[in-house]
Amino acid sequence: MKPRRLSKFIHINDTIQTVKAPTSKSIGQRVLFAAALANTSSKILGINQSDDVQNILKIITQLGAEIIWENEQITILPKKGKIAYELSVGESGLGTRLSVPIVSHFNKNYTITGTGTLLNRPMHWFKKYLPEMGLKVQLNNNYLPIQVEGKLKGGNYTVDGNLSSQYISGLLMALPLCAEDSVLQVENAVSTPYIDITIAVLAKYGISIQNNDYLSYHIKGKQTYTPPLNTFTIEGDFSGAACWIVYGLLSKNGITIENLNPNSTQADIAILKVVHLVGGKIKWENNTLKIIPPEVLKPFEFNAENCPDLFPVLASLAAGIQGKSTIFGTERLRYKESDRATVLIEEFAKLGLTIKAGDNVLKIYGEGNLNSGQINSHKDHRIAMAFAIASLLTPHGLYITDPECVNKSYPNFWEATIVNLKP
Ligand SMILES: O=C(O)C1=C[C@@H](OP(=O)(O)O)[C@@H](O)[C@H](O)C1
Ligand SMILES: C=C(OP(=O)(O)O)C(=O)O
Repeated sequence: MKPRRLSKFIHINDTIQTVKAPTSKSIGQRVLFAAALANTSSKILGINQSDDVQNILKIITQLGAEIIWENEQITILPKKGKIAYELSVGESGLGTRLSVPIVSHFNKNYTITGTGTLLNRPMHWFKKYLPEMGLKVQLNNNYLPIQVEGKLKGGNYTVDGNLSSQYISGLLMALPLCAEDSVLQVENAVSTPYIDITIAVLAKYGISIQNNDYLSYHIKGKQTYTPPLNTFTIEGDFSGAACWIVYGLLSKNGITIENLNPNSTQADIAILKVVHLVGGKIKWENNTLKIIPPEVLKPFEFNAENCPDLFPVLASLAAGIQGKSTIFGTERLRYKESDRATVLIEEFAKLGLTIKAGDNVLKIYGEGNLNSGQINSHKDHRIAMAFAIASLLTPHGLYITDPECVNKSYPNFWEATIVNLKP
């Protein structure tokens, strides 16, 4: 078995005992923008080295913020330096959807571009809705780069929330800065826990949003971002930790995961429901989570519509369980870093696993183990990490292409695994 292109060989075994979850990139990106828009300086603990977070850090400095590092903590002084008009969000969907409405607050002509997989993700939503909000928008055939000119106006708007919650989060961050009050009606909202974390970060910065059951939001204009008096500490990331939670269920010995908040409102804490569905147990000790696997894992049915990032690693879990597991919410996966449902079907087929696609659903016919083989990650971090965990189920491990794609969310991921360098 020889790799065809730059690949990493991975064969996780069941000796990993304890890992530490990275901090949340979703919260990190939001708080960086909040700090850049604030009236005074902010202290933040837990900015991680992921590409998505580092690109926002770079953007806010390009928008004028000054960053002072003191060991693990940063101080952000808003609007100190120069303002640049061409910004790159790297591969971050959230970075795009937050930065477009936010920069419009500066009433200049901005170009926002990205790299890699982000250039395949459609952005026509901006063209549909931003013009009525006072902005001139130009896209490259519905894709990045986007040019945005003018100043966002508050008002009464109705938008579609079905493509991504990130557009709604962007407007919720930008509309409070407008002169006018706003009512934002959202049809078909998805990934709603991500809207909750936006509103929670805004609340910490003194911005108030009235959420009427995700159907509409009342937003007063002329609000001011006021940093919390204490350091804002970014909690551990359930999206990255989900890989280890699945590992703990599939390995004989379970696992201990540090740096997670048992009361988190992150979307991907929903994975703990799956732990129960398959017969596993959890034990919390402060911010440390222990996963205790059952003797025999039970097939599960789960709706991942509100927590789409769990999908790839839940497919790995289903592969390790004998019987049919069903995961709903594939529609949400098409425009992520890869077309995740299609990629999961194709790549797991290489390892002998049958997955059937239905209407917004994948049915996974797990056998408890997988063949070894070569996997194309499609440069998608969640696919690469899900297959790394799935390598536990193979006799001789897996080759995974473009392993560095994990840097998007979890740069230390490979270090946390046991990597056999020689097959
Ligand atoms: O707001 C966020 O931080 C995110 C929202 C989700 O996207 P969608 O709203 O497009 O599902 C999620 O998939 C993404 O990784 C992060
Ligand atoms: C989809 C993701 O992120 P984003 O949309 O922000 O690029 C992800 O992290 O899985």
